[in-house]
Amino acid sequence: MAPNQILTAAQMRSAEQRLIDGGETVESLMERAGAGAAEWIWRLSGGRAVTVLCGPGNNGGDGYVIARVLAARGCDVQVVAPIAPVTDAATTARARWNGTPVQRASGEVFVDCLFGTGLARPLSDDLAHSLSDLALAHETRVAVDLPSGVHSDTGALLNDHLPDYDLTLALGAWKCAHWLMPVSAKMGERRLIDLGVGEGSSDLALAQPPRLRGPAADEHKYSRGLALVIGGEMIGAAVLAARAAQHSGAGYVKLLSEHSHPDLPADVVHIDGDLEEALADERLNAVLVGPGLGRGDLARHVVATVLGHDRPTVLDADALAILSPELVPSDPSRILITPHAGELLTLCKAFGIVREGKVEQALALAEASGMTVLAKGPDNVLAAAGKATISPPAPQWLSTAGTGDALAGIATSRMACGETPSAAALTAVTVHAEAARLAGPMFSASGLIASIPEACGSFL
Ligand SMILES: NC(=O)C1=CN([C@@H]2O[C@H](COP(=O)(O)OP(=O)(O)OC[C@H]3O[C@@H](n4cnc5c(N)ncnc54)[C@H](O)[C@@H]3O)[C@@H](O)[C@H]2O)[C@@H](O)CC1
Ligand SMILES: Nc1ncnc2c1ncn2[C@@H]1O[C@H](COP(=O)(O)OP(=O)(O)O)[C@@H](O)[C@H]1O
Ligand SMILES: [K+]
Repeated sequence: MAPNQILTAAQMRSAEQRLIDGGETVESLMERAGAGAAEWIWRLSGGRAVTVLCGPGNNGGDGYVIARVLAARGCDVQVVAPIAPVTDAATTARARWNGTPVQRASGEVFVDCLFGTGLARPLSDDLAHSLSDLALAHETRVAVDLPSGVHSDTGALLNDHLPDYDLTLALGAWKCAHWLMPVSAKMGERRLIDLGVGEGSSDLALAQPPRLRGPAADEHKYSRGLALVIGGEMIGAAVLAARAAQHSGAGYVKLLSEHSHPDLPADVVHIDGDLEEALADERLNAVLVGPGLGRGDLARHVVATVLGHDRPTVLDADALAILSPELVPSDPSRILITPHAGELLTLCKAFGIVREGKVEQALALAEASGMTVLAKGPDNVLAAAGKATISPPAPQWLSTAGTGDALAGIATSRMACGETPSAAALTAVTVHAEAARLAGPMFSASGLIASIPEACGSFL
């Protein structure tokens, strides 16, 4: 199994076909999927009654296998089947279940096997009502493969008022919807059931935690990495970024700004000099520009000047409102851009990109600009050179002002330490999420930054 790959519905069908070409049958795969799901549901149910909602396709077929396996273990199981099976495998699974569906059921554990990756259009009103009524009538809800009513490739909700689940059991491989908003917020816990699907031709993967290394015995402040954060009209944002950078591995962080700030710690070196001169420092390993920069002529000049030098660079916030195809340097591969959803839309317009879905947009922007794109938010999509990575969800307490500045500071620090833009972005997202967990609820950006050293410690 390749547990990190994320497949589209079409890639999943090809993977299934490869297994069938290798001697499996749809029925044998369905048995494995149903038995694997039943094992989880058995443990979760703890002897409670189970209701399985079965649809017409193979997701429904999985449901009949689950019902049969649970019943054989002595579980009290009922099946609701608003549409009869239409595939051979689902018809066989229903016959082997050998029971009679009921019209309605209420009880303890609800298992959604209405639709999986084959859902082609929104649920009809009748089916949507059956689904939400049954879900509401049960204490615990499990989705098999995917919650019904969602788009497997984009994570979009195709119907209003779809239920939330406690557990989602992905079959064979992760699908995009397991990790993309808004669907990912409905999944509850996620578990992957192995069906023997090998490595496919997927360009999409689930991010893995980074491994950080501490300084070598002979390291000094410059060899650990010198980062430059460029301030602008709102100096507070750059101060947050510089403080975050300082706690993320770089040996030396400088803040270039004509303004001072009362919260600037003594260990961030404040310089009030010439930008060209600061950029000309040969020891400089990475630059951040954008947080609090402003969007006027001076800001444009600053962004153009930074991009005119060949330093590894992070562009965030206001710099993203300024960025356009004309400003892209000849070697854009050293640049990381970190747009939130609004900035991603602005950039797509600026670069003439017309695509649906965050993954597609991030990939297209990376291709058009040649830069590494971290499309951040409740789901984080990293795209570079035709490949994309989605990070597991971070605490929603991050939805507070200044946390993006901190993220940009962490990424800049990691690039100053020598990581590539992609590696730095993945490290930054993971450390940021861990710092948020450690900071607990209701933190501000400063509280988040205070937790960064301990968060980094988790990955050393
Ligand atoms: N890919 C694999 O390797 C395996 C897949 N299995 C299961 O098979 C599922 C995919 O099966 P299917 O392709 O049959 O897809 P589904 O079970 O998701 O349903 C597709 C069927 O529903 C119909 N349909 C689509 N949208 C509809 C709507 N809005 N209203 C009414 N009918 C609609 C389609 O015409 C088709 O007949 C997976 O999610 C998984 O649960 C497992 O059984 C075994 C292994
Ligand atoms: N609901 C959420 N769940 C998890 N992370 C979130 C959520 N909302 C925002 N974030 C994260 O918080 C940060 C916010 O960045 P941004 O919008 O640029 O804020 P700011 O510009 O105020 O610093 C990003 O890293 C984003 O991924
Ligand atoms: K389902």
